[in-house]
Amino acid sequence: IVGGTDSSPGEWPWQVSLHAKLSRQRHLCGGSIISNQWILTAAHCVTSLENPNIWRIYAGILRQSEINEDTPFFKVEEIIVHSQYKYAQIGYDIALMKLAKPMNFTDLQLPICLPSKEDTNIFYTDCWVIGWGYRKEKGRVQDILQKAPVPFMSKEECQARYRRRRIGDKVVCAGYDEGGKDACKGDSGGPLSCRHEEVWYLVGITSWGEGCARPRQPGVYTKVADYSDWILEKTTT
Ligand SMILES: COC(=O)Nc1ccc(-c2nc(CNC(=O)CCc3cc(Cl)ccc3N3C=NNN3)[nH]c2Cl)cc1
Repeated sequence: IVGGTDSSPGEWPWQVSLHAKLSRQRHLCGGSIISNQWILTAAHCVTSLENPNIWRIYAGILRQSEINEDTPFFKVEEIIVHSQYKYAQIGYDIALMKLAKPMNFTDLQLPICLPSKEDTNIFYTDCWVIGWGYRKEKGRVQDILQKAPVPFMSKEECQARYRRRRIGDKVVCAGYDEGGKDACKGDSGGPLSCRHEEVWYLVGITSWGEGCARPRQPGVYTKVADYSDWILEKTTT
């Protein structure tokens, strides 16, 4: 996160850190708890890493330094990538990870509400992007979970900013014309969380952007409300 501040313990209890253990283990992406056995993340996080056994999901943590070989993690039983996903800029950047065992909810690990498909045209006014990603384009993964407020942007405005690209239809954009606050490398897969009438909703999944926090280059997020049927279909056994 560029231009963010430290989160407090339990502030974003749905945020998880997805680690993959290849030669060695490291944070790869963010994700969101949406039920006691399903995590929602970005398709680009898991493509070419679709073997569930390499993944370790850490929930209820604020700092990456809390993670060591003794830290408990959730194993992944199944990974479901959207069948139309090719790469982030085209869209369909959404994936589900099924936990091998259902998690117990605590004050530090809780699900976030999914917007319903009727909510596709709510203009959210209190949205935050969260993650352990870089604070600048040439940076490194952060220890303490960062948060930054980002204003919701209409699709028309977003398309005007990204003239040379066609902005997909199932995405939302968020960012400042003057830049300065945004997601960055290592934040993808995480939530764009918006508070609406006292309830937090998973409005977006951090997907892509042209650089980090550049003026007039907003962040592009998978629009979760447009995938509620897909999520329901895949998570209802
Ligand atoms: C010790 O462990 C580690 O070092 N781990 C580690 C883990 C992951 C990565 C990593 N992840 C990605 C995938 N993309 C994103 O995360 C954000 C994309 C994005 C989204 C929005 Cl909305 C706005 C802007 C951007 N944007 C553009 N440019 N940069 N960011 N790229 C790389 Cl590199 C690097 C290191």
